Amino acid sequence: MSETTDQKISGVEIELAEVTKRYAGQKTPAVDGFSMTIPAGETIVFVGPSGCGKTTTMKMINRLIEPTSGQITIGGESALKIDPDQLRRRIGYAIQQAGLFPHLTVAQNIAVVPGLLGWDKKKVRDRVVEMLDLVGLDEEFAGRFPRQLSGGQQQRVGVARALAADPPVLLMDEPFGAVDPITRGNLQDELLRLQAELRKTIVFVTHDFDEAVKLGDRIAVLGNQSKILQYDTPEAILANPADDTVAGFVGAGASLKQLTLMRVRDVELKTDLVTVSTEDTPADVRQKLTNARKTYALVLDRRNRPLRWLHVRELASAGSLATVGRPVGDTVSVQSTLQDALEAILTEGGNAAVTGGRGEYVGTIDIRTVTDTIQQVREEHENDHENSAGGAG
Ligand SMILES: Nc1ncnc2c1ncn2[C@@H]1O[C@H](COP(=O)(O)OP(=O)(O)OP(=O)(O)O)[C@@H](O)[C@H]1O
Repeated sequence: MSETTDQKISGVEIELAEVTKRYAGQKTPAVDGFSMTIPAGETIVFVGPSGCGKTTTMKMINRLIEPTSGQITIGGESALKIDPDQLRRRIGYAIQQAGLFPHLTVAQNIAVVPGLLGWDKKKVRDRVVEMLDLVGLDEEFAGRFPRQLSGGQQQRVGVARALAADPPVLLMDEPFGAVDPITRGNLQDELLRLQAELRKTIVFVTHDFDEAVKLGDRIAVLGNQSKILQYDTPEAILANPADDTVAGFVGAGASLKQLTLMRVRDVELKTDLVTVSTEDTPADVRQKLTNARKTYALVLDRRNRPLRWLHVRELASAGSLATVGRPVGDTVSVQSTLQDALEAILTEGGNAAVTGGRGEYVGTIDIRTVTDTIQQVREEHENDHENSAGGAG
């Protein structure tokens, strides 16, 4: 998800108008009158059941599959009028299992499109090094063959290869489908990091709705023949699925998924907690608690970082505030997701301390804030369907 709008966008808009694909010998079209505008610099994820036409729709964008009818424009230019080979050099393409050429080294794989574009050797070499670095691989990988890499490393090389010629558009067909869940999570994080920097137009196909929520600026939930069931932001789809089919696809736990999209900095923190310093005396603290009519205080260190939770009862036997109370177990930062915050709230027993950029205490967050926030997002999206662009295709 792109979080800033002032970043330089290197992607271009893609427009599909009434695009249809009929495979020879098939009674019904695989893709039937598909229309969608994909904004420049956004990541759009196609999700939908197996065989619904996701891959066919995507491959028509770079003409690995020729549309039977309809129009496709990329950056204002008709894709159907450009020579397909030329077109594909301008569109990065990454697929499941990376699809690397087994007989070429990592460097040679990354250099394929720059080579076809006639870049000179030095520029290609520099680009290979730059791309390896971009996807988090050491230069030593350059001379290895794909079989000498792990699945996750191959997938990284696949992304590096797709980006090598700096195309404005990137198509990714289940690129992380074949790796274990932890590697998959890491690759997703890296793609988010890359995209925050590059702002390409990315079309990403997946079966996995959670992956779509994590990566997509918008998600297109597709049904049979690539019918667009809903095309909207992850927040809006989670809050208000267009129909039962989409709701089924969103699956259980929509509220919990919603929490992964929101950050602590987006909600109002509680600031009525009594905070004290290790230098205060037990008598000072008792006075503060009485004045505020509270039973709990948070002890902060000299740099205002949360140290311990202190109950008024514990003051009676306390000599100083240096050791008394229960250590703060889990804090959240303003950058944390609400899901992380909820975890901390549950660990801490109802209330978690929130810290700012330098670990300093800035407030607390409680369960009530989390549930109210979800409620509010739901209400905001309640009447969304009439307004959601492209929903009707
Ligand atoms: N070359 C082909 N010839 C005939 N039919 C095809 C061809 N390729 C795909 N199809 C059919 O078109 C439909 C859409 O296939 P497509 O691969 O686009 O779906 P998908 O949503 O990407 O599926 P999956 O998630 O399983 O990869 C399917 O019914 C498939 O059987």
